[in-house]
Parts: sequence; structure tokens; C-alpha cells
Amino acid sequence: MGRSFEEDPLTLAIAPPPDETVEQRQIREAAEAEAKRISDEIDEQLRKEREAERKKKRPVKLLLLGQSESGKTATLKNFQLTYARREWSEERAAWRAVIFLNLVRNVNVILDHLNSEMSDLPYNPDDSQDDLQGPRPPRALPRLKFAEQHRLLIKKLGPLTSVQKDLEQRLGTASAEINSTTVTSAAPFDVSPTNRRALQEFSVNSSNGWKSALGKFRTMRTQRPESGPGPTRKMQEAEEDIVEIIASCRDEIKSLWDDSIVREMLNRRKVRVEDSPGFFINDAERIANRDYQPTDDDVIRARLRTIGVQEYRFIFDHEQWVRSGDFTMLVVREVAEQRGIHILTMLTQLYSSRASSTVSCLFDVHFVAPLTCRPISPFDEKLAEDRRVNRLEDTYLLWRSVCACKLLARTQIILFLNKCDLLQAKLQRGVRIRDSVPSFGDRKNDLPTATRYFQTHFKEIAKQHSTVPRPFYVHLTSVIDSQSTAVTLGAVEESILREHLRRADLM
Ligand SMILES: Nc1nc2c(ncn2[C@@H]2O[C@H](COP(=O)(O)OP(=O)(O)OP(=O)(O)O)[C@@H](O)[C@H]2O)c(=O)[nH]1
Ligand SMILES: [Mg+2]
Repeated sequence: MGRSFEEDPLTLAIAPPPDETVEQRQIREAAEAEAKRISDEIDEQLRKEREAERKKKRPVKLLLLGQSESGKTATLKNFQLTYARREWSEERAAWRAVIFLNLVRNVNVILDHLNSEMSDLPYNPDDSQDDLQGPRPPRALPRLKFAEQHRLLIKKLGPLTSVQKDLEQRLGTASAEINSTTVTSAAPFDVSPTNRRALQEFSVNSSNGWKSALGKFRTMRTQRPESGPGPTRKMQEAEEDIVEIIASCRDEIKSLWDDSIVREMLNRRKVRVEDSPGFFINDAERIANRDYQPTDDDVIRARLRTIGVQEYRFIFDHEQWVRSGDFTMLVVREVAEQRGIHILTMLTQLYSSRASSTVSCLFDVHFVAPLTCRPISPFDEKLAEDRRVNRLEDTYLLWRSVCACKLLARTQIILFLNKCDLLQAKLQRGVRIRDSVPSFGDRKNDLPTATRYFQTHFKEIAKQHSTVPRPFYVHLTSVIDSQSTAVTLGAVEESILREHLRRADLM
């Protein structure tokens, strides 16, 4: 038997005195009510603090997935430009070396073609960026009339070869994690040794990506020249030498690009330098200058290939995010999709290799919104890494595996159909979609029809292959246009915040 109510010592201790008057009882009850109110207030305060603490520890996480050259890094830069302006401004000057490298590479590509055409060397069209299905330009065409001015241009621009090497080496030594692309380090996929284009690319490899790559350049630019001798001073001097050479080539770069015979030669070889990543020749007059400073747009267009997984953390200084208060950090992981590796395997490897974040903690506790970039302009191009595979087909395959991926089953996926500007330019040049995509049929060969067609296809795949039904969010983008991308990011931001808060409430 339990003890009777009357015998319980605690109950006896707090029980009102047996001879309590009405007045005494009222005073006692008022005191008890006040004590309860204070206690509830403290409880509520503690609950709010716990909640705020919990939210603070859960940064918004995005996973940026996409093939090489789909525009992941460019999208990431737009995030930084929009949401972390301070950091962006600090880093902008450091991109100068990369932009110089891009410009010099554009010129050297043309010079290589010019040299081999003038020496009448056989041309291997594997190097061109265009589809290889077209016929080899017939040699029967009248020979191009090269003149002394072309030989002079080659001679005058010759030093740019060593400038390219120098810049690659300097970017490389700025961080051990940067490598000039080689067969073994270049790509997240197997690269055929004959794929010279991939080999020419310049890349950032590692978990720190371009941030660490540019770190040295940033330090160098923030130190004053009079800060005495030492490695920084030497780097500054070497950079001045490079800038000097580039600036002295400005007029010749322009002449090379404006030369009608050179342009005809590129046409015959189907080389479209202007569509290549990091094309800056049109801006040579502005960039090939001693006092050149990159603009925001230059930085977004600058090309530095990233390999494997890159992670960036932004502490927001954007008003809306800060106002929403609870989370101030955005973690964006850039993951180059790998051909031939199942996305699930890749993500599992990716997260289980990180000691601090296992798969379960990342996907069960944190919010991950994969933002996938799909370029839609190269519908008529082959993959750089496998010239037998059409780029669009490959995109569909990868999209299917992302949608079907069990680890991502309950995440929100936002699809960017990117490079719409290049798609439009291509259609305006008269390239017909149906020649490469027979199912496009007799539809109108214009941008609205094409984008509608591609969107429908992506939507269908998402519907068929998602294991859990989810909404289909899609944006048509040209992420090198920072103004229109800011509007897109506004829409993305809203849906990410909404989802983040929804999940926080569920937990
Ligand atoms: N015209 C145009 N160029 C774009 C667009 N998006 C990206 N680019 C350019 O395409 C090139 C490749 O873009 P990145 O952002 O480096 O591509 P990525 O997906 O990070 O590629 P990897 O680092 O190789 O995985 C860069 O030179 C960009 O400036 C776009 O919408 N339009
Ligand atoms: Mg990248």
C-alpha cells in the first residue's frame, strides 16, 4: 500500500494552514500565481534561447551540382556578389592574374592555329570546340593569303607563351592545391590523353578551391610596395613584369582579333574562341593595361576550372538574411558531377570522407538544397571528355541520377538551365536543334520554343525518377549576367528560406 495523501511530508509542508482566513488565502494564492508567472517566463526564455541556439548551429546548406563548365563557380560567385559583398570586394583584385591568364590563353590558342595554318601542318579537329560531325573544311578552298604582318604578329606576340606558363606556375605555386591540368589531375572523369583541350585547361584542385589559390595574390595586393624586400615584394615585381609584357602587346592582340584572314582561318577550322570559357579578347584594350582592375563582371566571367569538391562558407552581410536572424551562414558545396560514377556513390564518398559530417548528419539534420546547373546551349556539342557522347544526352543522364538519388530524395532541387545567352546566339547563327535532337522535330527554332521543350523534358525526368514526389523548380539563366542572376537568386533565396524554416519547425 502507498502512503496516504495526509502523510506525504511535501504535501503537508506546502499545505495551507488549517486555520487560514479568507484574506490570508487570497494573499497566498496571489503569491503562488506570481511565482508561477515568473517560472513560466523563465521557461519560455530558456526555450527561445535553445531554439535560437539550435537554428544558429544549422547554417543553410546548398549543394551545387553540375557538369564541368556548366556554370557552378559562376553561380557561386553570384551568391558571393549578392550576399557577401564585403568579402567579394576584398577578393576582386586578386582575380586580376586569372583574367590575364584567360586573355593570354585566348591569344595563344589563336596563335597556335595561325602558326600551324601558316606552316601548313595537318589540322586535328579534335581540338575544335564545335561538333565534329560536320565535314572537315575542304583543303580545296583557296589558300589563305598570309602576309608579312601575320609573321610580325606571331613574333610580337611570342612572349605571351612564356607569360602563360609563368602565370600558370605562379597561380600554381600560390597554393599547392593548384595544378596545371594533366591527365591525372585534370578531371573528375577519365580523360583521354588525346583530349588536348582538357589538357590546356587550367584548374584549381582541393577543398579550398579558388579562395586559397587567390589568397597569395590578395595578400600581395594589400601589402604596400615599400614594405621592403622579401617574397611579397618579389611577387609584386614579377607581376609588374607580366603586366608590362601584356600591356605592350595590346595593339597586336587587337590587330590579331580584327584581322579578316585570321578570322577566316578560325572559321575554316571551326574554332569559336569567343564561345570558350574565359573569353576576354573583346576587352583586351581595357584589360591589357598597367592599371587594370577587374570589374565585377570580369570576375564572374573569369575561368578557373575547379575539380572535385569545393566548399565555401559565406557569412551573410545581406540585410534580409541578417534580419531573418537565426542563420547567418550559407555553405555552398560545388561538386562537379562525374561521368560513370553513380551519384549516390559519389555523394556517399563525399560525405563519409569528411570526419565532421557523416552522411546521416548532413542529410538528416541539415538542410541540403541541391542546386543543379545544366547548360542547355551545347545541344549540338560532344563532351570534351568523350567525343562520342552528346552533351545534352549526358546532361539528361546526370539529371536522371540526381532525381533518383535516394540521399537527395527529401531535398528541394532547384534546376538552373544555364547558358541561355549562348543558346540564343547559336540559334541566331542558324544552328538547327533538330539536326542534333531529332525529337525536337519541326518546332520553331527559337529561344522560347527551345527552352520550353527542354524544360518539359527535364520536368518529365524529375517526375518519373524522383522516389518521393517534389515540386519542380526551374530557372532559365545566364549566370554571367549578374543583374538578371541577382533576380533569380532572390527567388531561389525565398524558397530556400521557406524550406529551411519549415524543416526547423518540424524538428
Ligand atoms: N556565356 C555564358 N558563359 C557562362 C555562363 N555560365 C558560365 N559561363 C562561363 O563558362 C565558363 C565555365 O563556367 P564555370 O562556372 O567555371 O563552370 P563550372 O561548372 O564551375 O566548371 P568546373 O569548374 O569545370 O566544374 C566560365 O568561363 C564562365 O564564365 C552563361 O550563362 N553564359
Ligand atoms: Mg568550377
